[in-house]
Amino acid sequence: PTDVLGPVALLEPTPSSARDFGAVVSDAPFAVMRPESPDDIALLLGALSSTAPSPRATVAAVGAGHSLHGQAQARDGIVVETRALPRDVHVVSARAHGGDDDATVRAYADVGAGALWVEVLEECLKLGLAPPSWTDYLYLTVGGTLSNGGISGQTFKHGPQISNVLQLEVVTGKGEVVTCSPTEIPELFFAVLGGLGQFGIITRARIPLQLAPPKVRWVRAFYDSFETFTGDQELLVSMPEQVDYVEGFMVLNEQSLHSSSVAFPAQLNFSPDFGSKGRKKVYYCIEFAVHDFQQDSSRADHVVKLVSAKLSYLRPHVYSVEVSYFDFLNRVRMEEESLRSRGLWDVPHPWLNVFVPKHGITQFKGLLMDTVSADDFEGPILVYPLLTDKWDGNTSAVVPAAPDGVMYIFGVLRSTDPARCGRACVDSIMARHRRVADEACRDGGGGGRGIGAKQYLARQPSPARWRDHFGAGWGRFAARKARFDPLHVLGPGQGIFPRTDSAGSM
Ligand SMILES: Cc1cc2nc3c(=O)[nH]c(=O)nc-3n(C[C@H](O)[C@H](O)[C@H](O)COP(=O)(O)OP(=O)(O)OC[C@H]3O[C@@H](n4cnc5c(N)ncnc54)[C@H](O)[C@@H]3O)c2cc1C
Repeated sequence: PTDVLGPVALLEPTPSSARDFGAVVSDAPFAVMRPESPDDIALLLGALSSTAPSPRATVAAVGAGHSLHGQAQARDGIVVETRALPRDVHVVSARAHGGDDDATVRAYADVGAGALWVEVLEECLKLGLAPPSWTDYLYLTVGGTLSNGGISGQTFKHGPQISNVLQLEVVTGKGEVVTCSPTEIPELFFAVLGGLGQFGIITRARIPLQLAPPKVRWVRAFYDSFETFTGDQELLVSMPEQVDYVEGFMVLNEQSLHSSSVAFPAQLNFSPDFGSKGRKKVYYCIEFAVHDFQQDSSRADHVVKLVSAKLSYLRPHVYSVEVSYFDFLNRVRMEEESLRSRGLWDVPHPWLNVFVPKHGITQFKGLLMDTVSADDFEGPILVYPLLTDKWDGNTSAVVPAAPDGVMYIFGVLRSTDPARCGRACVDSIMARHRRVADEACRDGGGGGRGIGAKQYLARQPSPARWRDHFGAGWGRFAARKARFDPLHVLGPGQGIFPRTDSAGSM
């Protein structure tokens, strides 16, 4: 390959080049690039997109490799490891420079796209600052989550991570290094956010920062009614002045109660009756958190008491702990360590993530529970509300139409133990997920019974299905592709646009 691509330095692939967290797809590239700068990537993409006869290779950026269905892989193509780019985090804060109290609006961090969010957090905390919007797990790259959305319990308040970006540096599919923002080449800026790696490789991002609380009051409350659980979640997201984080999950069995408690340092006196075969009972847990700036020692406590009093949980089952902000944001790391110790981290993960408009959540839960056996389910099923007006419609991310502005994320985050669930078992779980997603994503308009949900983080099975996924947004997505990556060099692992020889032909 180096002969054809001249000075572009390519390396032999390693087994990890064809692996991701999902561990269900394994497409080997023919070469790997570890770029030292955006210019290296520009050289590669420029060569592959030149009008002169160019090799038909495709290119996928890979960050932390935590995709689920081979989205960061490039069969017989080239994988660009963004972790090799400079990963410095440069914090600019008016407060740090001039004692201005208004640091919340003035501070930002310029970060390399291959940096992990945990690295960004560590640097920003040195100045008492932090990005407002997170993912649950921090060992993901900035470029990787910005190519999808980036959601967690702060999303109801601050929007997804893609709503919290001031500027990007991107190498387009044509090999141009471009700085873009909402006002500077906005078409590229918005295309790339939630853009599934289709338009360019993000090399740097400017992320706004806010004051970081030293501590967080973290609360869990239990329910046995889905309607009461979701009703209370919606109450919580209607109180952004008091509440800083809202999530929730289903409690299917003893194991899920235990594993979800690994990072939550409270003694739970909750021993629910999960029922017997045929009469299974499911419980639910709300998580919410209040930032504690520790200026007034009782404020956070007071807010937690006030808010909890409005909730209809199974009394007395509310538990509250105080942890450092870092430990709170990094809580999934403890779950990772626990799963690793049980040999359940590097295993296949047939996950299903779906955004469901509020009117369809009961129907969706029914569809889901038909495919889940509460006895042996391993992993969390997250359920929490998000507000669609916090998502910028200019980005490439796809969310459902939700007439009342509320949608839920259902995240079925399953680990399969190879000793009990081999390849055929994993395939059958994925087939069941496909059926649930197909049913849920059927158009909800025109009086039909469809819910009109949208999948998150999924690889659709064909280009035609991608068109269905984008719906009315497909024309814009395809036009952006034609502008920024006309030969379809980028992002082959998503399976949206087959590689072309010349612009316009497919
Ligand atoms: C344990 C775990 C927990 C998770 N928790 C959350 C969560 O709470 N919230 C949430 O929203 N998501 C969550 N995710 C999903 C996660 O956000 C995505 O899988 C994300 O893509 C992972 O980032 P990554 O760095 O591993 O990206 P990769 O898997 O390496 O890449 C993802 C996609 O983005 C493209 N890409 C990567 N880097 C760049 C770049 N610099 N420029 C352009 N394209 C790029 C790739 O080609 C690929 O298509 C979780 C995943 C795991 C495994």
